[in-house]
Amino acid sequence: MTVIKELDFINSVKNSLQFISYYHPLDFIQAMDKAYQAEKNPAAKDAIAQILINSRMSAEGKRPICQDTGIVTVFVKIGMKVSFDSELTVQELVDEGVRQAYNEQTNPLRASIVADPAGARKNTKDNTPSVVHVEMVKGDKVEVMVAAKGGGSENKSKMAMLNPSDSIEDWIEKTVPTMGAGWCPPGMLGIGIGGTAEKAAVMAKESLMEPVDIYELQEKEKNAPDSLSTDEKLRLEIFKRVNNLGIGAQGLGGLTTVLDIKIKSCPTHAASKPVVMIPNCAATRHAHFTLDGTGEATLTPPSLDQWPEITREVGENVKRVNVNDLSKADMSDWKSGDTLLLSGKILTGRDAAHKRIQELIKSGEGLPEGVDFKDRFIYYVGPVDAVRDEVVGPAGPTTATRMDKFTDFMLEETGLLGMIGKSERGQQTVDSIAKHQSVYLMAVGGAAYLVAKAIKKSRVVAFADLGMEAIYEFDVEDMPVTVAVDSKGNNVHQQGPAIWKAKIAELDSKMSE
Ligand SMILES: O=C(O)C[C@H](O)C(=O)O
Repeated sequence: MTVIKELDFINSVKNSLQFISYYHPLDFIQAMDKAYQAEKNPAAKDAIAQILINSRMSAEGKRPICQDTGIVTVFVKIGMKVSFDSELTVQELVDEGVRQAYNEQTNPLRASIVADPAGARKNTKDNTPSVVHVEMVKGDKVEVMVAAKGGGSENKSKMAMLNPSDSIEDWIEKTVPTMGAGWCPPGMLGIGIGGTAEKAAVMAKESLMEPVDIYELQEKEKNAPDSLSTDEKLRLEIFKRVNNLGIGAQGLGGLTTVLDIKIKSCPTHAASKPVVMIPNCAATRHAHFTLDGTGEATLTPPSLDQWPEITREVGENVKRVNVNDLSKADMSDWKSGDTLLLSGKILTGRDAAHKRIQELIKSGEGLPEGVDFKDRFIYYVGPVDAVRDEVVGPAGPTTATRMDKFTDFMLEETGLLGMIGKSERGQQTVDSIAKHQSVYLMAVGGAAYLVAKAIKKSRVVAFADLGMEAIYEFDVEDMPVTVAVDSKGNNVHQQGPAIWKAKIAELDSKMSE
C-alpha cells in the first residue's frame, strides 16, 4: 500500500501553481512561435510577439504570465492501493496548496475567487476554493494535473445538446465567431463529446491538459490516413475550419486562431450528442506530476534557450500620446488599427468598480474624493500585487466586452475620454463611442508582465475593499496600445477577421488550383 504524506501532496500542488504561473508549457511556446513565424497580418504578428516576449520575461523574472492567475482546477487520479496519511479531504489538501501558492511571499498570485457568486461576490483572499475532480483508478500511485484557468477564456465556454445526426464541426464553426476575442486567441479548444451534459464539460476541460500535437497528427494524416480515429479526423477538420475563420491573434484578423484542437469523448445515450467546447487562452498553464509515496513532486524548470528570441520594433507610424493633455479633437484623426504609445496618468476600473460607480452616481451620492474621470482614460485591469522593486505586478487588460453595459453611462455621465481593454465591443457600445467621439484602445491580453513594465507609478485611489478590482491611478510611459474602435466607429475587431477570412479563402483556392 502506497502512503501519501499530507505535506508531500500540499507542497506539490503549491510548487506546481508557482511553476505554472511563470513557465508556459514548452510545447505551447513552440506552437505559438510557429504561429508567429507564419503570421502575415502585422497587427496579429505583433500581438503574438508581445505574448512570446512576455512569456520569456515571466520565466526570467519568475512573475505571472498573466494578471489573471486563474481559478485552480485539479484532476486527481488516485490508485485504489493508495492511502493518505492525513485527516484532510482531497479538496482540503488541494486548497491548502492553493492557499500557500497564492500567498507566496516572493511571487504572490492574484486572488480572483469570489464567494456568494449570485450575491455579495466577496473575494476569498486566497484563491480558494479550487475545483477538484477525483477519480479512483487502478494502481498504487496518485496522478495529478494542476491547471490555473483564466476567467476570460472560461467565460467563452459553450455547450450544445445536439441531435444525433447534427454535425459537430458545423456547430463549432458557427459558434467560435460568437465567442469573440475575450478568450485571448491564439489558444486551444478543448472539446468534450458524449456522456451527459456535465460529463462532456469535464472531458472538455481535461482534454486541455494534453500537449499540443496537431502537427504530428497532420503528419499522420499524410502518411497513414486510414489509421486516423473518428476523433482525430474531427480534430483536423475543426482545426482547419476554425483557422479559416480568420479571427486571428486577439481577434485582430490573421492566420492562426487556434494552436490545437483537443477532443475527449465517451459513449452517450442514443437520443443525445452532448458537446462542450472550452477555450484555453494564450496564458495556458498546467503541470502534471505523479506521487508514489517517496516524496513531493520534482518540477524541472525549462531551459530558456528553447524560448524564441523575438524583438519588437517601434514602427514608423507609431504615435506617442500624452494622455494628460488630450482632447476629443486630438483623437479625431486616430484610425482603427493605429499603434499608440501612451504616457501620463490613467485610472483603472473593472467589473465591480463599474457597478459601484453607477450606483453612486445614480443614487446622487457621487464618486469618492479623488475619482474624476473627466478627460481621462480608464484601463480595465485587475493587477497582481507588487513585490521587490515593482511598482505593480503583472497588469494586462481584462475583457472590455463585460464593461459594455456601463460604457454609454460612463461616457455620458463622467466625461470619460476613452477606454483601454482587450477584445471586441458590442455594436451598441461602438455606436456610443462614435456618438461621444470617444475611442477604445486595446492592449494585448496575456502580455501582462510586459504591459506592467510601462507603469511607472501606481496608487489606489478608491474602493480599496475591492482588492484587485479597486480603482488605481497608474502613471504610464510608452504603454503600447492599438486603436480598436476609433472616434468614427471603425472597429478593428469587425474589419480584421472579415478581411482575413476572405484572404485565407483566396489563398486556399489558389493552392487548390
Ligand atoms: O480577470 C482578468 O484579469 C482577465 C480575465 O481573465 C479576462 O480575460 O477577461
